[in-house]
Amino acid sequence: MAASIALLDQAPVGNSNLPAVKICGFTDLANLREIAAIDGVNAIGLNFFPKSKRYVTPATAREWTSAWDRKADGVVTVGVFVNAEQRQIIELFTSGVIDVAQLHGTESADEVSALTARGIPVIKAHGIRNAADINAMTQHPTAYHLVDAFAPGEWGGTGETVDWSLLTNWGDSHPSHRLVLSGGLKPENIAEAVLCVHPAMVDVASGVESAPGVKDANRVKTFVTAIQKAH
Ligand SMILES: O=C(O)c1ccccc1N[C@@H]1O[C@H](COP(=O)(O)O)[C@@H](O)[C@H]1O
Repeated sequence: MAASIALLDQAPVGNSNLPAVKICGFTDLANLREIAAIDGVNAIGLNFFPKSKRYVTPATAREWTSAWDRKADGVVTVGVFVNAEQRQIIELFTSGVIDVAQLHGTESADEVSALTARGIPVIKAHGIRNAADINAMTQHPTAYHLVDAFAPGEWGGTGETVDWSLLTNWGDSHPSHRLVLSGGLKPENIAEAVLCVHPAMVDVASGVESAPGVKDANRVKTFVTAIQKAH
């Protein structure tokens, strides 16, 4: 089974294409459903890192999956992990709780390969400091790379931005890879970020929240509209 992400494969890189939108980190099912139903939201992130302010237990995520028809909303679910045990990721994928694994820790190339060999699509996240970090991304055996700000002692969800100018035209020079832009994105800066980087997907956690793990529907709508207007 190919470990591909149709949503991103169908979002060709290029200046005239809208990126897909992922909203990440929910602590309440009603809030998740409200956001998943917004036009222009393509992916929902469930955070399985126990130290995150946006943590959801696998048991709760399983209950949500039974109560919510993500296909009806036309979204995919992405599990966010930091150095998690492979068996946890595999179990959440095979039981249909997640469609994609997003790895935010120090997971090795071998660990990425072990998941993709089982048909699990993997987005590997990278904390970016400089051009060398960007050049190293494609050493990981997946076509999907997420850039986040490098924050010592943190793994993500910090609200810090990446230096977008380091990523200009990255997609054009890596046609068989897909870039997911994250880190400090919000309605106020998303248009500039998208016009600079032209990512296949943008991913936001803190920038559309009223409190950690609680997404503000108005901020999400403004975020989506800003992307559409930027094109
Ligand atoms: O959101 C978190 O708490 C988190 C914790 C550990 C790893 C990743 C996490 N979230 C991811 O972080 C980035 C950026 O978030 P933000 O928009 O800057 O708040 C994003 O990819 C989230 O999926």
